[in-house]
Amino acid sequence: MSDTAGTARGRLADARLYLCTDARGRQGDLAEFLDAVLAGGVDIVQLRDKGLEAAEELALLEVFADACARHGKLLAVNDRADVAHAARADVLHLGQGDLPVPAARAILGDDVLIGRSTHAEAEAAAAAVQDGVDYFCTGPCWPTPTKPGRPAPGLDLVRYTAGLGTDRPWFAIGGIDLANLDQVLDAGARGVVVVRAITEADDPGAAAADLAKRLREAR
Ligand SMILES: Cc1ncc(COP(=O)(O)OP(=O)(O)O)c(N)n1
Ligand SMILES: Cc1ncsc1CCOP(=O)(O)O
Ligand SMILES: [Mg+2]
Repeated sequence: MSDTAGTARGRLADARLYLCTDARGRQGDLAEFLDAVLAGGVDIVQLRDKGLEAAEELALLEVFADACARHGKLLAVNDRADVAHAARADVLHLGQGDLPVPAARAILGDDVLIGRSTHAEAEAAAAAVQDGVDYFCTGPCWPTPTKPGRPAPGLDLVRYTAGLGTDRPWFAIGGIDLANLDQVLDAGARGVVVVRAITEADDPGAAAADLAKRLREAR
């Protein structure tokens, strides 16, 4: 057994399905949604709701943290190291324009996992070796209304990243759903980040289960 088995880093190494979701406003019960998708097979869930005030985000993160604890899954915070610290999150995700990784590490210490967005070959190659980075994401694979204005490097960047042969966990992101998942896997990804494929599904729990099953079969 590896010395990270059962730890947050061990669970990250095993993670295949990463969900970013907003707070779902009035679309039903948030805890019920989280229970369904985590039971379905989501390994990491991030609250990504850019309009929230910090206090509101922290309050919502209590609902996320309770759900993650019930299911033994990882809780991720987007953008803000202070909020990740206050929420006792497992993971902080940083984009290229967010807080630099060393600054986030100075706030969070070594135990919180830090992820990084990459959109180009040089960024992916750097994230694969940069100190303090635990995982990174590459994309968008396809243009997506969830990240308007972000050009899509497409599956070429997934193929490039797979070719790096890094041991560091990485995920493909952007426009991924069950219908195109095989293309992403064929390009070399083993893990994916999704938003709409789960949040906009009629049955989010079933959508998570279908994606998770396909990802586990592809191992
Ligand atoms: C897991 C994960 N991957 C990528 C992103 C995008 O981060 P970023 O580029 O900083 O864009 P915003 O999400 O902050 O708009 C993410 N949040 N999570
Ligand atoms: C946050 C983010 N960063 C790159 S693509 C993306 C959004 C992905 O959303 P969807 O899965 O709905 O296309
Ligand atoms: Mg960001």
